Amino acid sequence: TEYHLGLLKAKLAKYRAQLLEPSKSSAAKGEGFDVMKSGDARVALIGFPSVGKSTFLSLMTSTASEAASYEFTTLTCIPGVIEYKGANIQLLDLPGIIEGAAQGKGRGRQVIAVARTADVVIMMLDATKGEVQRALLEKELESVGIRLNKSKPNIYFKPKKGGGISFNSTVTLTQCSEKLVQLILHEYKIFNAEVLFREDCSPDEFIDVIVGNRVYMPCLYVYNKIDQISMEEVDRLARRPHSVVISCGMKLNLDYLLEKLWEYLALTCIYTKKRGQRPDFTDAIILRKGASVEHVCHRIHRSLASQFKYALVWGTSTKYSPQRVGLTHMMEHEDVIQIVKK
Ligand SMILES: Nc1nc2c(ncn2[C@@H]2O[C@H](COP(=O)(O)OP(=O)(O)OP(=O)(O)O)[C@@H](O)[C@H]2O)c(=O)[nH]1
Ligand SMILES: [K+]
Ligand SMILES: [Mg+2]
Repeated sequence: TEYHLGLLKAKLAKYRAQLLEPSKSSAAKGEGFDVMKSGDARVALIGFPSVGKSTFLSLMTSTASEAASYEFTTLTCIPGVIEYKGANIQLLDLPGIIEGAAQGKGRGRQVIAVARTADVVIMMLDATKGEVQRALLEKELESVGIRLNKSKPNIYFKPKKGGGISFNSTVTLTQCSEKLVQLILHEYKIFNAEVLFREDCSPDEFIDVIVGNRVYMPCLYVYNKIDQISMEEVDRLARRPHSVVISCGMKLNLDYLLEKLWEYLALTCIYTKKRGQRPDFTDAIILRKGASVEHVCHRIHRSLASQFKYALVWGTSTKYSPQRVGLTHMMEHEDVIQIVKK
């Protein structure tokens, strides 16, 4: 049965991809909401109609987005900016989405296209409504290849010109076997490839690796309108994983939500230092995870990278402090850098 299930899933994933094909071309025609990326990070507000997305945007940013008790008040993408710890976080208010969004119901497709471009998704939920909303939205995002709060499966996969399928694993596998992996690959008409499982992955995760173009995104489930539910219910929701409870109406727990959002964004703050001076801890350079010295240079000045000789770095990214590094050195959160020009 494991084999049948695995195969069935491979087939399903393939048909689903085909189903979604025409949507790609319509998106290419410019159907999406064109909002410029700006600031240090982007957060998309996804949720059913009237859960309080626009109320939230108006509260957290200096942008006003119309809020009302009727559904589909918001019809387009409205950007605002949250200033927090020296970072400018772009917050996007979006139209509500409903079941069938991925198939193009309402503005679902456009909303999901924007969600794919975000660094973090805030899934806003109405605390007075049941859990079913959350499951439905998760399904919609899953069906278009967005993976919430999951990391990329640790599988090495490389299609080859010949030589058949070579399969290896560095851990004991409880969900996949060589035979199942082969069956799934054949389903995708792949007969030559190198596969190395470095993690005990499921058939679904393996399919994700074959298909590619999946987006692995942190997601915060934000339960709004807690002013309308019992204490016991608030307590229960707040303890769910990746969840925060708030009330926009009564301005409850918004500070905590910001703290959590900051944690989920996992931005890298770099402090600069001039020779013979103390680091400037008041003005951080904020970068996404995985930034190099070169990224830091570009942030300071357009031409700095071309004049770069070496840099001295203090912090967790180096073995000793300070350490002399080149442009490709990867920076870590709260490192201090001094750049020496030619
Ligand atoms: N009781 C209560 N009502 C709230 C709260 N936050 C928002 N609302 C109300 O919920 C209704 C919908 O709010 P909106 O901000 O328009 O919701 P939305 O998610 O942007 O809705 P669409 O744009 O239609 O998708 C409004 O009547 C708000 O006043 C809250 O914390 N508590
Ligand atoms: K509304
Ligand atoms: Mg709205």
